[in-house]
Amino acid sequence: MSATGIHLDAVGVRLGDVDVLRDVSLDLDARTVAVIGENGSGKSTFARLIGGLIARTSGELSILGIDPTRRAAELRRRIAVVFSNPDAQIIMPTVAEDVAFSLRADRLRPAELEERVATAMERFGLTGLAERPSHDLSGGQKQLLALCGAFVRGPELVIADEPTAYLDARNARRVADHLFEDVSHRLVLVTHDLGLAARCEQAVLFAGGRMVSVGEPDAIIANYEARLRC
Ligand SMILES: Nc1ncnc2c1ncn2[C@@H]1O[C@H](COP(=O)(O)OP(=O)(O)OP(=O)(O)O)[C@@H](O)[C@H]1O
Repeated sequence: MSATGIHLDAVGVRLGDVDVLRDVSLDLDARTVAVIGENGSGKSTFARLIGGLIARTSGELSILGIDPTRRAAELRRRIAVVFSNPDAQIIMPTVAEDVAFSLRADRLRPAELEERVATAMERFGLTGLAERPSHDLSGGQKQLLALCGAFVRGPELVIADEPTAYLDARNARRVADHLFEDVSHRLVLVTHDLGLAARCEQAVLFAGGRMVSVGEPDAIIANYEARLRC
C-alpha cells in the first residue's frame, strides 16, 4: 500500500447493531477527492473512519501509510478533520484563543504563535473577531473558526464534511478557493454540492453504506444523477 493515499480493503463499520459501511475497498490517490451520495449513504461515517474518529469492524485501512487503530496519535498530528457542526470543534473562550489552541502541541515562542494565529485568522476573515467570545459567533463564523483551527496546523490531509454548509455565498467561495488552491494539503471533501465535487480530481459515490463507484468526477456525478432520477 502507498504511504501517501487512502486505501481500504474490504472495510466494514458497525455502529450499535447497524452495519453502516459494508465491504468498502478503495484506493484514493488523487490530491482532491469528493465523497458524494444520498442522505444516510455513509459519507460522514467514511469521513470519521478515515479521520481516525471511529474504528473499523473488519478489513484493512491505511491513511498516509498509517493504520489509524495502531498509530492514532501520529494520524491526528498529520491530518485535520472539519465537520459541518462547528460547535463540536470550538473549545476556547475567544476566537484568537481557540485558533491558538490548535497549535498547543507545537510549543511555539509567543511571538511566532501570535503571528501564525494572526495570519490564519486573516486568511479566514476572522481578524476583526479575534477577541469575541467563540460561542457567540454566528453559525457561519463558527464554521470559519473551525476551518481556521484546522488549517493553522498545516495538515497534510484535510477531511472536510460539508465545510461550507453554514456559509454565505462569499464565504463559501472563499473557503472553497482555500481548499482547492492551497496545494500544501490533500483534501477529502464530503459534499452535496456537485459543483464543488466537480472541482475535485477524483470522486467516490456511496449508496446504502457501500462504495458504488470511484473515478473521474464527471462520470461519478453523472452516475449519481442517474440514480437520483430512478
Ligand atoms: N452511531 C450510529 N449508530 C447507528 N447508526 C448510525 C450511527 N451513525 C450513523 N448511523 C447510520 O448510518 C447511516 C449513514 O450515516 P452517515 O451519517 O454516514 O450518512 P451520510 O451519507 O453522511 O448522510 P447525510 O448526507 O445525511 O449527512 C445512516 O442510516 C445513519 O442513521
